[in-house]
This record gives sequence, structure tokens and C-alpha cells, in this order.
Amino acid sequence: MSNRIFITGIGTGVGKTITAACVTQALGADYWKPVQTGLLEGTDTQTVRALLSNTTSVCHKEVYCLQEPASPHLAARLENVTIDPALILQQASIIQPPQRSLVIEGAGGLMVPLNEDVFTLDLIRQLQAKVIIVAQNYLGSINHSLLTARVLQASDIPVLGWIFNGDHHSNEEDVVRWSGYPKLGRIPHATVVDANFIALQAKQLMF
Ligand SMILES: Nc1ncnc2c1ncn2[C@@H]1O[C@H](COP(=O)(O)OP(=O)(O)OP(=O)(O)O)[C@@H](O)[C@H]1O
Ligand SMILES: C[C@H](N)[C@H](N)CCCCCC(=O)O
Ligand SMILES: [Mg+2]
Repeated sequence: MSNRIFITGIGTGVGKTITAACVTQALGADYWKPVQTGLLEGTDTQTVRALLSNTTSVCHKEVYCLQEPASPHLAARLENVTIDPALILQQASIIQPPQRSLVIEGAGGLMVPLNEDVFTLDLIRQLQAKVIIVAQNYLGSINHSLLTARVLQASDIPVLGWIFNGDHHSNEEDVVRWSGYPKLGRIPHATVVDANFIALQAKQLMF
């Protein structure tokens, strides 16, 4: 299904949810976080639903909602659950009408395990999704960014490009050059992240 866009990040906490809200808003797409870990501070789905100002986007229910803010394989183990990618794929085909675009957010980065055998990277391939990589600038982010790019290249997974989250840093141009993936946009640091901010940023993304 070519109209699936998977939002991955160079790690956790880099801005995937904020970026997913911008991409969903920009495309008038639907949003889906199949595996949510950590419930105490609310869910990514609740966050995205609150940040969208268009009336067409549907924020679908997660397949797995796990208490522990940890890697999905561990959060599932703590609840005596095993994450089944086949269930996620089945649900994807149910929730996505043929002509609708679906923005899918992963948990953490590419090599986050869903169970003992399947990683987020494998799920992306099985979903036949194209990837947007969210990067944030911090000391160590060049390595995390290029590791992510190298794994995607080696896995032959189609990548739409980078969205950089946070204020501009020269690393952006370096990571674009070394990875060969285009820059789709940048989401500046905001003092208040609300629907107006998301709607404004959505207009500036270069799809
Ligand atoms: N551009 C921004 N301006 C201000 N705050 C931001 C920005 N981007 C992210 N944040 C804040 O940083 C935190 C982490 O962002 P976010 O939840 O989008 O990360 P994530 O990659 O989705 O994390 P997870 O792996 O847990 O899903 C959130 O509190 C979010 O509101
Ligand atoms: C709990 C947090 N909100 C994320 N969704 C889960 C991040 C898992 C990261 C696992 C790891 O890379 O060590
Ligand atoms: Mg998130």
C-alpha cells in the first residue's frame, strides 16, 4: 500500500508525534500509532487528536496500549503479552480505505524490538510504507541519524526524507548530504505546541 507513511525517528523523544501531527494535517491523512508504550502521561494518539485542526483526519485506536514506558517487547512481556505483527498488518488493512493516506508512528527508532524476532524496521517493510525520518540535533545525533539512514538504505526501504525537529543547526545540511535523503522541512522549537502551531508548520513541509 503506497499511501502509507511511517514516521520513524533517530531515537525516542525526538519529535515523531509532533511531526506526525504536522504530516497528518498537511496531507489530510489519518493517523495511527499501532503500539503505544507508556500511558501515564497520555498517549500519542490523544496528543495528535488534540493538535489537528482539520475535520477529515481520523486518529485510529492502537492495537497495543501498554503501561510501561519502555521498549514494546519489554512493556508487552511485563503484561504477559506478545506483540503479533500479523495483527497489526490485519488491522492496517481494516482501518485504511484504499484511497486514504495513513500516517503511522512507530515507538522509538528503527531497531526497537516488537518481540523477540521482529523489529520496527521489519514492520515498516511488512506494511509496505514509505518512511519519513525525524531527527533532532544533539551531541551524538549525527551518528544516530546516519545509522538510521544506513539501515534504511541497506534494507531497500523507500524513504521520503528528513524532517528536522528543533532550531536550525548546520548538522541538518551535513546529514542530508551524507545520507542522500532530501530535507522535507524543519519544525522549529515552540514555546507552545498547539493546533495553530501545527497548522502553520504543516503548510511549510515540502512534500
Ligand atoms: N518543536 C518542538 N517544540 C516544542 N516542544 C517539542 C517540539 N518537538 C517535540 N517537543 C516536545 O518534546 C517531547 C517529545 O516529543 P514527541 O512526543 O513528539 O517525541 P516522540 O519521538 O514522538 O517520542 P516517543 O518515542 O515517545 O513517541 C514532547 O513533550 C513534545 O511536546
Ligand atoms: C516510552 C516511549 N514513549 C517510547 N514510545 C518507547 C521508546 C522505546 C525505546 C527503546 C530503546 O530504543 O531503548
Ligand atoms: Mg511519539
